Amino acid sequence: MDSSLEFSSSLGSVSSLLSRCRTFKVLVIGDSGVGKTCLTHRLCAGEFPRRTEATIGVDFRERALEIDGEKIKLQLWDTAGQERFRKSLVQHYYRNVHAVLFVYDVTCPASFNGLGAWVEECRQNSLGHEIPRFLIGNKSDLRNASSTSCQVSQELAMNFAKTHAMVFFETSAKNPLKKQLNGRRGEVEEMFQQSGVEDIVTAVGTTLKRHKTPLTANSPAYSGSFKVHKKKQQKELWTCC
Ligand SMILES: Nc1nc2c(ncn2[C@@H]2O[C@H](COP(=O)(O)OP(=O)(O)OP(=O)(O)O)[C@@H](O)[C@H]2O)c(=O)[nH]1
Repeated sequence: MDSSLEFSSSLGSVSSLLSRCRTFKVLVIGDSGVGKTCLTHRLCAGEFPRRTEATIGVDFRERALEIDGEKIKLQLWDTAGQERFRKSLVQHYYRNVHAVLFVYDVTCPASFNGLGAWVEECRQNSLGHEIPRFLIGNKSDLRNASSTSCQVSQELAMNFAKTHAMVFFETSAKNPLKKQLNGRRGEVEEMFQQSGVEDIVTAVGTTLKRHKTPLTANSPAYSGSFKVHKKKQQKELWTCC
C-alpha cells in the first residue's frame, strides 16, 4: 500500500502528565459505516455530527467522567472500518488497550456477521480475555417493525455477546432517546430495549475504574490522530439487504 504515516499528536501532553486523572484507552472497532465516528462523537461531545467522512487511520476523542467520586478519562480510539485505511496501524490500535467497543449496525446484518472477524483481529493482536468488551448495536432509530428480516434481532446479538463475554447495548448515535413504539390496536408497546449513550459511558467507566493499570506518564496518553496518507474519500453509500 503506497501510504505513509503521520502521527500528529501531543504525546503525554503537559495537562495529562500533571493531571491525576486516570486515563483509559478504549478501542472502537467494527465495519465501515456502522457509525463508530458518530457514536464516539455522541459519547464525547454529546451531539450527532452533521456530516462524516470515512475515518482514515484513527481519530481520538476524550470523555471525562466521575465514578463514585473519582474522575477518570476515557480516550476513545475511533478506528477506520475500511481495511485500506487501517492496515498499517493495527498494531498501534491494540497497544495498551483497556477496553474494546465492538460496533455493528442493527439494520445491516452483514455488519453483525462481520463481528467474528473483529474478534479474530483482537485474538491475533493478543488481546487478553481480561480486557472488558462491549457489543453495541447502533442505529436503533432506523429499526422498522414491519421489515424485521433486514435487521439484527436483539436475541441474536445477546447470544453473541454472551458467547464472547461482552456486555451488550443497543442504541442510536443519532437519536439516543427515541423509543420505537408499536401502536397497533391502540396499544403502545415497546418493541425493543434501547440504551442511552450515557448508559454505555457509565458501564465502560465503572468497569474500567476497577482496572489496575491505566495509562500513566510511562504509557503516555495520545491526543491528535494517526493518518494513513490517502486521498480522503466521501463516505461510500452502503446498503444492506
Ligand atoms: N440513522 C442513523 N444514522 C447513523 C447513526 N450513526 C451513524 N449514522 C450514519 O451512518 C453513516 C456512517 O457513520 P460513521 O460514523 O461515519 O461510520 P463509521 O463506522 O465511523 O465508518 P468508517 O469511518 O468508514 O469506519 C453516516 O451517514 C452517519 O450519519 C445512527 O445512530 N442513526
